[in-house]
Amino acid sequence: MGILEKIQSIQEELNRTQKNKATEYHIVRQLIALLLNEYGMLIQVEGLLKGKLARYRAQLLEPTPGSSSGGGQGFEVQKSGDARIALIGFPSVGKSSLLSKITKTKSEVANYAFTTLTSVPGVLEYNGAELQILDLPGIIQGASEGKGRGRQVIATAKTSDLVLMILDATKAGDQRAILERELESVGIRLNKDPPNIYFKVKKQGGLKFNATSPPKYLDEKIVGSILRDYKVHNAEVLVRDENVTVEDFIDVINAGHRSYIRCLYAYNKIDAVSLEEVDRLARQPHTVVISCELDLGLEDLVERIWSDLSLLRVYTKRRGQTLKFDDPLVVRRNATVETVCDSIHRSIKDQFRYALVWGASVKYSPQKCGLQHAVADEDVVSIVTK
Ligand SMILES: Nc1nc2c(ncn2[C@@H]2O[C@H](COP(=O)(O)OP(=O)(O)OP(=O)(O)O)[C@@H](O)[C@H]2O)c(=O)[nH]1
Ligand SMILES: [K+]
Ligand SMILES: [Mg+2]
Repeated sequence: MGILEKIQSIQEELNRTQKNKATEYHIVRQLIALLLNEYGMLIQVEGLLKGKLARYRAQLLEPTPGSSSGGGQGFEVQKSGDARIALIGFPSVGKSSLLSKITKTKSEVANYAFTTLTSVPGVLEYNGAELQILDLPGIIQGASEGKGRGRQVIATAKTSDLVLMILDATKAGDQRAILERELESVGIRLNKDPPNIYFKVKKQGGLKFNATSPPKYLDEKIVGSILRDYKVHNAEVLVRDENVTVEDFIDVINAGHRSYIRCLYAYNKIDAVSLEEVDRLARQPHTVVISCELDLGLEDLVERIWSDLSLLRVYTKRRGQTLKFDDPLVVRRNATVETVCDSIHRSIKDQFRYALVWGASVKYSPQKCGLQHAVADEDVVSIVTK
C-alpha cells in the first residue's frame, strides 16, 4: 500500500468511527432518555399506587352504613397507668415509629398512609410512673366532621392528659394549624387554662354581671345577648380577667364539653431537612424536634412529656418500714395529703389523724400536716392513723 492509499484508508476509517461515535452517542442518549422516562414512570406508578392504597385504607376507616361508630374494630382502650398520652397527626408522619421506639409495643410501620387502623396502646415507664401512650390512625382535614375515623381519633384525644402532636418536618408548615383547628372544633383547648370567669345559672333574679376590672372584649350587653341565645335569663357572671373574649365566655357556658389539655408538638424526620430548618422548627413554643430513624431527640422528648404532665411522685412510708424510693405513688399536680390517702386505700381517710411530711412542700421536715396540705414532687409522706 502506497503512502497516499494508507492515508486515505486511515481517513475512511476515521470517518466511520466518527459516524459510529455519533450513532453510538445517539443510541446511548436514547437509552438514557428511555431509562429516565421509565424511572419517571415508575415513580409516577408508585405515587399512584400509594395514593390508591391510601384511599382504600382510608375507606376501611369509614363508617359502614347502619353502624354509627365506623368500620373495623372499635378502638376504645381501657385507661391504665398514671397518665394517658395520645399521638395525633397526619398519616405517615411517624406516630407508630415513635411508639415502637419509646415503648416495648411494636406498632406496624410502613411508607403508605393509614397503616394504623386502630388504637395501639404502649407503656412508657419513666421516673417510676407508667405512662400509657396511644398510637392512633392518622387524621386528615375534616376529621372532626367525621372524615374517616377522625371523630373517634379526636374523641380519644379528648380523654388524654397530653396530646403529643406528631408533625412531619419535611412537610408544609400548615399541618400544625389544621390539626389544631380539628381539635378545637370538638371542644379541645390546647395549652390553655379555663377562662377565669365565674358563671352560675339561677332560678330567678335576671342577669347579675360583675367584673374585677372592666373586660376589654366583653360587656354586660354582649354577655346578655349570648345568654339569651342559650335561653338563659337568670345567671350570675363574674369576670376575673380583663382579657377574656367572647369565645372564652362561650367556652364557660359549654364547660361540660370543653377539655383543657396540654399539647407537645414533635417534629419528626429532622434527618431529612437542613439544620437551619431544624433550628427554625425547634424555636416554636411547646416544640421538640426528633428523628425516629436516627434516634435523635427521643430522650429529650420523653423528659418533656414528663414535665408537661406535671405529675408528682410521692413516697409513702409506713411506720417502722424502710422507704422504697423506686416505687413512688404518682399523683396529679394540686394533689393533697387527701389525694395521697385515697391513692393508698379508700378507707384510710376514716382513720386519719395526721400526716408526717418530708420534702419541698414543708418548712420543717418532718412536719405534721392535715388532709388539705398540698404535696410537692418527691415528698415523703407518712400517714398516722387512729
Ligand atoms: N426519614 C425519616 N423517616 C421516618 C422517620 N420516622 C418514620 N419514618 C418513616 O415514615 C414512614 C411512616 O411511618 P409510620 O410510623 O408508619 O407513620 P404513622 O404516622 O404511624 O402512619 P399511619 O399509621 O399511616 O398514620 C415510614 O416509612 C417510616 O420509616 C424519621 O425519623 N425519618
Ligand atoms: K404509615
Ligand atoms: Mg401508624
